[in-house]
Amino acid sequence: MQPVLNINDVRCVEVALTREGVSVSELMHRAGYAAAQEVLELGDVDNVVVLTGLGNNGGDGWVAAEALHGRGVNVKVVCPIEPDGLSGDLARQVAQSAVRAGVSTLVGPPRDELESLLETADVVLDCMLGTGFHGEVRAPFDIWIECVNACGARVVSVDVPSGLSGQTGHAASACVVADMTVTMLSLKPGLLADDGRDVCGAIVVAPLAEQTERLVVDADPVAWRTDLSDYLEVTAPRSAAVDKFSRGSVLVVGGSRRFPGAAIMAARAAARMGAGYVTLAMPASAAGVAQAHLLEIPVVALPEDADGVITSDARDVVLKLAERSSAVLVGPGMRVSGGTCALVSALLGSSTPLVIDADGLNCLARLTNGELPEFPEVTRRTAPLILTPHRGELGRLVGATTPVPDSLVSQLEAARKVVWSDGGSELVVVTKSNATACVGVERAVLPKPGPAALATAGSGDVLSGMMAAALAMHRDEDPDLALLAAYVCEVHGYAGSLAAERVGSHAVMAGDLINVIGLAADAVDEHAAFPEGPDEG
Ligand SMILES: NC(=O)C1=CN([C@@H]2O[C@H](COP(=O)(O)OP(=O)(O)OC[C@H]3O[C@@H](n4cnc5c(N)ncnc54)[C@H](OP(=O)(O)O)[C@@H]3O)[C@@H](O)[C@H]2O)[C@@H](O)CC1
Ligand SMILES: Nc1ncnc2c1ncn2[C@@H]1O[C@H](COP(=O)(O)OP(=O)(O)O)[C@@H](O)[C@H]1O
Ligand SMILES: [K+]
Repeated sequence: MQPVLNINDVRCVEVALTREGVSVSELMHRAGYAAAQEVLELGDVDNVVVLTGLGNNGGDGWVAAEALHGRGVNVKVVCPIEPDGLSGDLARQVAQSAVRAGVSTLVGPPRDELESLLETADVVLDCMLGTGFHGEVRAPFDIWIECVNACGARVVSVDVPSGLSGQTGHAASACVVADMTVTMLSLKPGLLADDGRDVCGAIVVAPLAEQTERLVVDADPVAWRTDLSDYLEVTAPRSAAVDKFSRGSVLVVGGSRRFPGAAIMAARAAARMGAGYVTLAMPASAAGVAQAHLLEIPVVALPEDADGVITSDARDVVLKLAERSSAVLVGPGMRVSGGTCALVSALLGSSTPLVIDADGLNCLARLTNGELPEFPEVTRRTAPLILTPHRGELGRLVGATTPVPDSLVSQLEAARKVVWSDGGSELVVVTKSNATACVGVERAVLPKPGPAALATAGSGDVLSGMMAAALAMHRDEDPDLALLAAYVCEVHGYAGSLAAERVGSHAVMAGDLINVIGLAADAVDEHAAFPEGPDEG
């Protein structure tokens, strides 16, 4: 796994490195060389334009320019002011050094001159704004960024694409769209989420010093990005000595007369993920519809109210079914009522591994008055519990008065409030978004996100069914829950890619995901076992 550090903690690592004898000047030189090296490795690089800003990100650019010039590349540095006028000592010194070495410069060019120069470039190195960027992009960088994005050259950004917040992942109205980002010391959350996913291109981490790995871990990473090989310990157990029950049985509780589909999809997804036996429990008036769709999955009719919503009278039958199951999912399509809240509460009190999704989470928010972190006793249990909120549900769980978490870091913060108040290793919050995090008390794990095709109604119901199946299949193994949840998200993401290949990237519906879950799981398992591909020899 690769550590992800908040920007402030990256700065702490920089300070720690200087305490261990690696000066900031040395770091800037190594950063510049690392960027130059990545540019050279792209191949066919004769002409490079380096766009520099006024801070240390610009300093990295001047070092890279001098290094590329030393390797015989035709380099031109574009800077907003004369190099001698840079106010930061370090940036000024490296700029002056590059000029002395013969690197040619272009100071404050008008737009058309910059456009003509960029037309000659094989690669543009973007060193305008790094982690010191804040607010909206000011002139001249707003114009420069427009020109970079319009030119045909390959674009390499140093540390972060200029205009992107490396912390939140929000892009300013002007933001470089890079083909590659060479980021210093460690991954940053904003590179992996929201606009960061669109503008970073391939991400390369330059550690800059041998002490970095240790110091980054000491700096308490906000999350860990998985590599496929990390999943080896949670891929599906493979033994022929099984029957349908020992493969894991799942009970899905949900649906309503108005919304029967969500629970049906979750049940099908659980079966496709590999649970040997799935049961669906639904309000009586929806059960007939469900059974007509589900030949392999028995549907149990539950008592309902006049609106076709499960009532609290269902409690005993649901608890009995739960006791016989390896894992339970509650919530999809269920609606929020006194009856469904009572059901969620009863299932929390049971000793069966549990996934709570959708309206199950809204019931939980109602049970805890939107203050889940203040009621750790509600979620504290001996069996695993996975909550799968999207941003809206997460906001409702941690307090209706706070705004909905709108970035990966704010989601992580909200989820941490929940898991830390609980304090146990049996609770994981999966914060679903374009960059989902699986947050446990020990660490937050970031699976590789799937494609935007997943942003379709019902895709979350599919995920929660898969999640319950994974819990059921691993119930005897005491798996690392956050890693298991991340594995499921990775398979879900891969299913999104497969489905997009089959039906087109804009056409994927949740049902398409269900059909390829098995193929996606096989592919992820294979990649986990053979990250470099199977040995042909
Ligand atoms: N961490 C490390 O270990 C290492 C870090 N290194 C490098 O240092 C970089 C951080 O450097 P940094 O702190 O000097 O900030 P940087 O990104 O150059 O920006 C500051 C300049 O931008 C300006 N500016 C800000 N907002 C703006 C706006 N909206 N529109 C326009 N301008 C704006 C701001 O102006 P001000 O707001 O102060 O007026 C100031 O002039 C980091 O990303 C990495 O590349 C490596 O060298 C070595 C190892
Ligand atoms: N832009 C995106 N890129 C990748 N995955 C996404 C994106 N948008 C949504 N997803 C994923 O799709 C699923 C949507 O779940 P959810 O919001 O609960 O949908 P629904 O309630 O319609 O089932 C989540 O797994 C989420 O991580
Ligand atoms: K940059």
